[in-house]
Amino acid sequence: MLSLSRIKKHYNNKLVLDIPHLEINNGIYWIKGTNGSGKTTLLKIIAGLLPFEGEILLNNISLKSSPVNYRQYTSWAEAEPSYPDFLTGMDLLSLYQSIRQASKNDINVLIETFGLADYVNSKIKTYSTGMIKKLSLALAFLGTPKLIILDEALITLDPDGISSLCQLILEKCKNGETLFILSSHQGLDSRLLPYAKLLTVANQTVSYDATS
Ligand SMILES: Nc1ncnc2c1ncn2[C@@H]1O[C@H](COP(=O)(O)OP(=O)(O)OP(=O)(O)O)[C@@H](O)[C@H]1O
Repeated sequence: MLSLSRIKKHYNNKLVLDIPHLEINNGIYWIKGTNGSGKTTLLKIIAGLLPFEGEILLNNISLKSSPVNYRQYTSWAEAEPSYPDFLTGMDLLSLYQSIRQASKNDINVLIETFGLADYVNSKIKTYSTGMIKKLSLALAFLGTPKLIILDEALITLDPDGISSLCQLILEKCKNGETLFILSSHQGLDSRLLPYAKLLTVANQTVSYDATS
């Protein structure tokens, strides 16, 4: 469960988010809102990447007082990821494997799932945009994250990539141990839609439509 209390975020004295209280259980959430409404700011705050006022708890672990523990269980995949281009995909997967205490087999499964085998040992400078996106998704799923945040999850993915991602999200959701927050201006894939609940960002706050 993710719990947000008394969240405020200012940029240069301008209030962009003011969320008195929000609690969401594990499952799939689709975050929607107009351009500039604050979606990315909120996702980055929840991922522990931006300072904020208030308190955030993931399964009772506080982002403020136990940031390392909180981040151990939180994955963030950027809309347009970029990595040092002199590294290989495998360098990053191995690094995440040790931080996340994952197994070599976990890496192999994700390489297979996202079809990374042909290029995972090449330098990232040789990757296309979609290849980098697939690597970023594999990194987000590595280990046992309890919260997976995917900003513009589907952009630049080919149909096979989208299919693999949807399958993985649905599998993880079946065991009820993961909370997904996805943003997508292009709409959500029809395979995820029946399971997704809506989080709407508007007027500096977030509302959860329990009936969606
Ligand atoms: N680094 C920053 N400095 C100052 N203002 C910012 C900064 N980042 C975002 N903002 C402002 O905060 C507000 C929310 O921006 P944010 O990027 O979170 O919106 P968004 O809903 O993700 O937008 P989009 O759908 O266009 O990606 C906007 O008014 C934006 O101008």
